[in-house]
Amino acid sequence: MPRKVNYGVDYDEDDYDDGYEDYDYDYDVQENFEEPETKQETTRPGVWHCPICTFDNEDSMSSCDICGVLRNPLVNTRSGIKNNTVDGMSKYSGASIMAKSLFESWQHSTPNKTLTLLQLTDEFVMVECNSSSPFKFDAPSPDDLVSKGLRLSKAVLRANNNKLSSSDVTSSVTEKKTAVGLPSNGKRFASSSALMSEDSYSSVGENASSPSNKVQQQSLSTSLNNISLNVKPGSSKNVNAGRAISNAHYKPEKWMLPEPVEDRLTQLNLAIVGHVDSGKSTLSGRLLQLSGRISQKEMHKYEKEAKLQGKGSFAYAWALDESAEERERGITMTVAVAYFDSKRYHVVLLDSPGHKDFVPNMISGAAQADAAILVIDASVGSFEAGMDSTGGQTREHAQLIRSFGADQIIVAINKMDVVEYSKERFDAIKLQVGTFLRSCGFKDSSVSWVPLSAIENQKLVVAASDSRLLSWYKGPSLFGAIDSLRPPARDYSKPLVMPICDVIKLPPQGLVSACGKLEAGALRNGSKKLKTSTSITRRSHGLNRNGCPLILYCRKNVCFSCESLVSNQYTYSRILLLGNEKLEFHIHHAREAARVVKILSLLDSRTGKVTKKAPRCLLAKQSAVVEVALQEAVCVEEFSTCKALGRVFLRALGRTIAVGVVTRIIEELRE
Ligand SMILES: Nc1nc2c(ncn2[C@@H]2O[C@H](COP(=O)(O)OP(=O)(O)OP(=O)(O)O)[C@@H](O)[C@H]2O)c(=O)[nH]1
Repeated sequence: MPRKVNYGVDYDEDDYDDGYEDYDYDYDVQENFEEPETKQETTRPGVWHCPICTFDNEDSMSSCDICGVLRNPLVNTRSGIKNNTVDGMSKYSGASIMAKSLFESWQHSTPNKTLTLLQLTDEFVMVECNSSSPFKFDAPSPDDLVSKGLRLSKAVLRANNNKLSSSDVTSSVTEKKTAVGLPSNGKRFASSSALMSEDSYSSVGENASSPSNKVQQQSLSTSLNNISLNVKPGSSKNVNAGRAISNAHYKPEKWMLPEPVEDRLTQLNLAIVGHVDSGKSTLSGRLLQLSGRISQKEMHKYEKEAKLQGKGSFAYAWALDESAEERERGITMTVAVAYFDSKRYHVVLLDSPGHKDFVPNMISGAAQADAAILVIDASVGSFEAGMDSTGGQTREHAQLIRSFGADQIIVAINKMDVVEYSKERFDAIKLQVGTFLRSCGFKDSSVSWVPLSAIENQKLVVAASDSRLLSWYKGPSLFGAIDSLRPPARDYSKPLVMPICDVIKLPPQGLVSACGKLEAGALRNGSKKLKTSTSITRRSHGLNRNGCPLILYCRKNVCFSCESLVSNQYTYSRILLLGNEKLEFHIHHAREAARVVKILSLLDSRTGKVTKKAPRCLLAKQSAVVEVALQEAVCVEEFSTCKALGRVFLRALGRTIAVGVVTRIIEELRE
């Protein structure tokens, strides 16, 4: 049965043999940027002079009439935040509930002092007040303040660098609401964790010679802008090398290396994404039914219950949408997880919410995906709404999925029954979506197209029975397309990395259960001292199936129990807050309030070369290297070191405004 949680599968080891290629990343970090010229706001009686566009504004104006730059909000950062009413933004701007809760606490908390450098690839306006306005810088330029902070924190870091060891890092466990469903008997917290093996952690600090220097340059060609940049991992070694995961010194133990087993199915995490009401849950329910995971009896029950509530058409969706609220509203709100077997795969189905309010939840599912089914509603008007550049989740979901590293996608053009199984409609949708997917970085060869109807069971498992579809579509069914996906790669040679998406407290036993996807390494019963961004777990328990102990390998979804979650290790804390735009920073399952504090350089979208240093603003579809400061610590790695912990998104006002990768962690100060 499907579960409203992001964990649960405990398949045995599988043989992943494919060189699942990720982004091609080729990035050259630009060092030693010239500090931008300081521009100060000047005032005359009755007017203030905009430092950015030089327009003379009336004294009563709080922002520049021409370029929109805010007047002096950063003179006192804390009060600036207050004056700009974080609450107000949340209330009136359409920011997500999560953003509201993040920002509500902001004004009371001490700013952190770590700066993070991101190379962002952006389909949307980078930071915007409306869809056409450029990034609004504060006046006077925040660059000065950032530089001051950077210099200051660099000095502090240099002073501390020698005397602090990584084990000095401490912080308290943070309780946080997570996006995915809460089991009735459990309590969840600390969704922003990543779990790493002790081996990997204890190597932190021993590699001052920066093994990352030896790491080959990696390539990443982003889906969003075909940008290609040269990366020199560890270029920030003065602040970073001591913290990087030492893969060079890591040697996996024998049990960590699985023996290939021929007849085992490979696990495939498959996210079902797409615009609201496109039929994702219905399709998922159908797949479960057709693969025998839902019995006739159960299906009959769903049909009866749905009919009783006047929602007969949602019967299949009810197999996934289990909560009363979801059923009442007829929408998915959290990621539902279900399993079925195809010929080649143990499929872990991640049915994502399509409503724009629940994109953060969708991101949690997308972070675990190896591949995705993008469900598109073929009916007139609905398809167009999904492709709308301002609020279409077809676009946003496709982009997010690609940015999380899934490079294979099946486009299921659903509800073909509504358009009379029209070939013309299918072709028109394929043309438009195909162009968009290409711009996201999906290769044509990694995209497959299936016209289908979930309701009428056309082209899901077997050949279509409706002659209107049969007459022109001879391609594979949805099951066939799933089996054509390349198996995901796994990497046992690296230390254990597992971003934790869910933690459930089991107070009577004094245990907690941690759930997530193993991104690298392996885990078994009794693995000791696993450390996370917010905790140490003492010893893992409960890895078994039917009473048999299990070893779990990377790319598995896993849930295990451990004795305790106590004080913190492995965190980047203290961040300097400067910018004034409030953003949500998403990384694996973590979300954190953030600000862009500096735009370091604009990049040519095709070549990745720096076209301008320290630009004043970013417009839609531009690519740039920016510095981002976070409100609270999250677990993060440079993309070149650990892809799973190095992919990030920025969201604001309920929209994804930028996607990118962490190229450098500028500063890490310890409390
Ligand atoms: N005609 C027709 N209707 C369909 C088809 N698939 C789904 N629907 C209907 O579309 C509506 C929405 O279906 P859901 O499965 O809840 O859509 P969803 O994408 O999961 O919705 P969210 O998760 O809230 O975004 C329901 O009324 C379904 O019966 C189809 O193939 N044909």
